[in-house]
This record gives sequence, structure tokens and C-alpha cells, in this order.
Amino acid sequence: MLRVKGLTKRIPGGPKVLDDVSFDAYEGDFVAVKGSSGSGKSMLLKCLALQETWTSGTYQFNGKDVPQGNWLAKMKIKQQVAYLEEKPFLYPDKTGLKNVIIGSVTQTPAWRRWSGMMRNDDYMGAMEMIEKRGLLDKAHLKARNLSGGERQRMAIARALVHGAKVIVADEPVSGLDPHAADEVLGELKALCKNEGIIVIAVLHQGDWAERYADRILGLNQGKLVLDVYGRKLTLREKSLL
Ligand SMILES: Nc1ncnc2c1ncn2[C@@H]1O[C@H](COP(=O)(O)OP(=O)(O)OP(=O)(O)O)[C@@H](O)[C@H]1O
Repeated sequence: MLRVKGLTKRIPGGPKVLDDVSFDAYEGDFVAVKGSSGSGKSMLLKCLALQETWTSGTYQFNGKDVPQGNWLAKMKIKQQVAYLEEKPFLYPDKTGLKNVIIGSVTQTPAWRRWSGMMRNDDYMGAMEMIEKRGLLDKAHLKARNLSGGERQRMAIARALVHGAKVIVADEPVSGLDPHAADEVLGELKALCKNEGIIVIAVLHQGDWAERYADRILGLNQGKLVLDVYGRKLTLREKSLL
């Protein structure tokens, strides 16, 4: 479970880009975040994935305060709260499999990525995760040759192999064709439903949020102005974003 209370981020010498944001998310929740450009969507996700610090407020994960200072404690949270970018970085000359085993910059310690060590159980675990994503025939393809949707799904496999219990995804389907977008969001939805993963995704464009999320959070100028469960947004609600 993830609990955010009064989360506020002020840019030094500048404005508040997150202003007193509070919400909870539970195992299996698919939460979409909507809001116009500059409303703080990416900043919220970066704070949750410990890619950014916050100024005040509390953030708890599984009942414990998430620290901002302690490196080791932060590393443990980063393993469990994976950050999925719009265009996830994969080492282009390494295979999908190798990328999954090595892990991402945000989730895996540098020594693990640099050593590139591959134990037998790493290999088996990664292959199983890739197979579950329907990407077995792509496992040995260099990452540069994967399509946008395949890269996203490979990045999801990578996050899970390295212990993700929460996936925060910033515009994960932006730039994908509708079929590839459906595959990526279908995959994330299945992870919520079948494995209790929490997904928090910025899905501002189109009706992806309404189609896939159980809940929609709306941000406007850093404030949480909407928290809607299990239904489409009304016209009035849309006008708040
Ligand atoms: N490091 C920074 N220094 C100054 N301002 C920042 C910094 N990071 C973010 N901001 C500002 O914080 C606000 C929120 O940014 P954020 O990237 O979260 O917006 P967003 O809702 O994701 O927008 P978009 O949909 O355009 O990506 C913006 O006004 C942005 O300019």
C-alpha cells in the first residue's frame, strides 16, 4: 500500500509544483493521473519513484515512511517502485534479455549494472518474465531493433525481474500506435489484476485512462482536484483539468 499525505514540492525560489497532494493506492489498483501541461503529473510520479525530493508532506510505502536521505533505504524503495519513462532507456546494442537482467538505471544499483553478471537463476527468471509478456521471440534481439511497444513491455519485464511491486509510468503509450498502446496498457492492467501490482500512470491523452484505470486522479497547478473511481469523467470534471 502506498499513502501520500500533503505532498508538496516547491522549486527553490520558485512556485509550488505539487501542493498538498494526498491519496492512497492499494494492491491491484490501476491509477491514472490526468492534468494539463505543467500541472505536476511528472513531478508527482518522480517523487513517488524517488527521482525527485519533496519539500513537505509524507509518503508511506507498506506502512513505513519513505525516507529522503538514507541511501540504502531509498535503494530498497526504488527496487519496489519502478519508474517507467515515456521512452524507457534500453542499452541499444544489448539484447532484450540482457537488458532485463542488467536492470534499469533508476531501479538497479550501478555495481549490478556494470558487472553485467548473469547467474543461471537470473537467466531463468528473466526468460520467464519475458515469456509471460509474450516476447520470447524477441528476447535475443538487440534492443535497437525492438518496436516502441516491445521496448515498453521489455521495460515492464525488467522492472518486475528487479522486484517492482509498484510501477509508476509517465505517458507509457504516448507515441505508440493504438494496437501497441492497447498491448502495453493491457499488460499493465493484467499485472494489477493477477499479481496485485499497483500501477500509477500518467495517461492524459485520449480516453486511455477511462478505458484502463480503476481510478483517475486529476491535477491542476499542482493541486489534486479530482479523485474519481470506476467511471468516466463528466464534462464538468474534464473542465477542471
Ligand atoms: N527542476 C525544475 N525547476 C523548475 N521548474 C520545474 C522543475 N521541474 C518541473 N518544473 C515545473 O514544474 C511544473 C510541473 O512540471 P511537470 O513536468 O510535473 O508537468 P506535467 O504535468 O508532467 O507537464 P507535461 O504534461 O507538459 O509533461 C512545470 O511548470 C515545470 O516547469
